[in-house]
Amino acid sequence: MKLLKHEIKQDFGNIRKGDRILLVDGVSVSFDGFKALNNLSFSIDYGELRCIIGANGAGKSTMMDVVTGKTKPDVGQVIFGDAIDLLSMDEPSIADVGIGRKFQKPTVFQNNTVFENLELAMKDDKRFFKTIFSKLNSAQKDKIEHTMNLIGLKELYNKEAGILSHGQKQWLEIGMLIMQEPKLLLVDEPVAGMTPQEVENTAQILTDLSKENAVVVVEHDMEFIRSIASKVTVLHEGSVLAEGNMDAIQNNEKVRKVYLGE
Ligand SMILES: Nc1ncnc2c1ncn2[C@@H]1O[C@H](COP(=O)(O)OP(=O)(O)OP(=O)(O)O)[C@@H](O)[C@H]1O
Repeated sequence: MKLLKHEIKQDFGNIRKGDRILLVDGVSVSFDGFKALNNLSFSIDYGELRCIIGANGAGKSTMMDVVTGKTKPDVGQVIFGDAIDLLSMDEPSIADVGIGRKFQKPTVFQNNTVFENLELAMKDDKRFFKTIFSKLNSAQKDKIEHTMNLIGLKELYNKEAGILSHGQKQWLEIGMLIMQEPKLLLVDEPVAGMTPQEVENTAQILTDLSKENAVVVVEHDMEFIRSIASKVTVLHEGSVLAEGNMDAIQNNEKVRKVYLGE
């Protein structure tokens, strides 16, 4: 049964930190007989910042493709919130119920200001061709302001996105996702190409963001993952190899065997 939009909204009305927001259960994906995901199961809680790591080809991108509706698995289930069956929905509907994905390469509007980029990204905002700025109500302005604070770009609100640094563009794009009011954000390699200071700021932004959402970060940068200090899931050959905090992961025998050949 397809849920109506308002029913889906109600579903999240009472969600609290620690409630499960995503369940991936027994998911397998094959490409020409090769299993990119192999009976993959894990769950994410609301208010959590989860890091997903794994060697090249471990299945990280395929997992995100499944959650966002780009790839349909052979078997398994993917449930959002209590009961939203993501496998029965297409990509736009999945984005609409509250799952945002940030790809590696930032795609901000270069000739628009930071503020305008956030405004253009606002959920249900169809005013692209109307005068920007003049007709925002105070709730909308507050929302943009809140987002600019979160991503640390408030002082640059009237600067064109084209002049921002690589890191600032990444943050702006995260801000544009936030304007869509997601409940779950999937972020692909957010710190690739960033300066150490930008990496530090990104850890803070994602940590703050996870307090109001759930955030899943796929990343190779171990220093960054350590600095986030949250739960880590290690994927290997399409399944979960280990899960725990960074210390537990680094001392895990199976992980050491796979990564260090011990
Ligand atoms: N469309 C496809 N057709 C065939 N094989 C695919 C396809 N997409 C992914 N694969 C294979 O599935 C496996 C998992 O790929 P995936 O991109 O999910 O890994 P990953 O963990 O994201 O790797 P990376 O860190 O390199 O991005 C790889 O062996 C890949 O070659």
